[in-house]
Amino acid sequence: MSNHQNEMLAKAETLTEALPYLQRYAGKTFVVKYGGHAMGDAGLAQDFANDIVLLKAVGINPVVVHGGGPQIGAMLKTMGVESEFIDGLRVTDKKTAEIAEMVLSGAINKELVGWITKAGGRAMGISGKDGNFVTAEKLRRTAKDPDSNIERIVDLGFVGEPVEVDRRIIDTISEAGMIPVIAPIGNGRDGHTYNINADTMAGAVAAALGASRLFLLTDVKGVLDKDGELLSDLDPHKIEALKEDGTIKGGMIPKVETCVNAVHKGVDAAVILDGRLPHAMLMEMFTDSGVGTLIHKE
Ligand SMILES: Nc1ncnc2c1ncn2[C@@H]1O[C@H](COP(=O)(O)OP(=O)(O)O)[C@@H](O)[C@H]1O
Ligand SMILES: CC(=O)N[C@@H](CCC(=O)OP(=O)(O)O)C(=O)O
Repeated sequence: MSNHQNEMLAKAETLTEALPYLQRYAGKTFVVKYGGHAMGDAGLAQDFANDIVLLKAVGINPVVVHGGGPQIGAMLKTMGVESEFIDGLRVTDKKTAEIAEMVLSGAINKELVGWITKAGGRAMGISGKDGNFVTAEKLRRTAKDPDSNIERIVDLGFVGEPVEVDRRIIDTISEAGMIPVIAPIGNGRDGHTYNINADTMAGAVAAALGASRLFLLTDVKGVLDKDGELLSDLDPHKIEALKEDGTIKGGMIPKVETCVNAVHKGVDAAVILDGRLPHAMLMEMFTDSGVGTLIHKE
């Protein structure tokens, strides 16, 4: 048998094993956030798109929300615009918001739509602006001043938080047999464009849809402890302690906050997992212990 035939056979065996597990979720909604770091490898990105199309084919409603932080960073650098993060969120002035929208809604959104098309699916790429799908408000955030330890308001500029999600547009796309692919940009009531962290956007969409699963695909195995070991099971209480002692920091902060909010708002389970792992979502669904960090209520 040729290498290609062997590869096809291995794929068919994986799928045959996965099918009975997947079919149990027919009719359910899975919101999948695909992070900018996990997107680096074109082969893995195509595998990701193939898995999304497989979920749709077995009757699950996959809804994709994508990031693109590293890609926005690269574009800002080319254009000579400085960028800074506070607690995993990009401080966003007007120029940065314009560039973020161009990269997310333009380049990355359509690239993902292309991968899904190549995998045999039909995808509809939108941002929160389309059809007034997501209304955002300026995010109010406080952070501890490291010198005085006093909580202060931090101005992140045009960083938004979703305050209203109109699910009708997603339902319409899904019911038409298409896969919604969402860029994390929203319209403000004040008429401004808001840059929304992609994890936050995915959590808000999952809550509005009453999703059965929220998967956050990133570039680490999941939430790691101080020794770099995977924490496979966490609840809001344990997460607070890990944030407090500095184990969870940077880009992991919006992820865990999103998962905690989502499970409190009725999403059955939220999982942070490694998007670099081939078939990460499928592995999570058909192995008993899962492959990432599962976050559930206390
Ligand atoms: N306790 C932790 N466990 C795992 N990753 C962590 C932890 N604390 C901080 N991180 C950082 O969070 C990053 C993931 O967030 P981010 O870079 O925003 O990813 P993405 O682009 O997928 O959203 C990891 O690469 C890691 O550097
Ligand atoms: C406010 C904020 O931080 N917005 C993010 C949006 C993209 C994103 O979240 O991408 P990843 O998931 O790849 O990190 C940003 O500007 O980078």
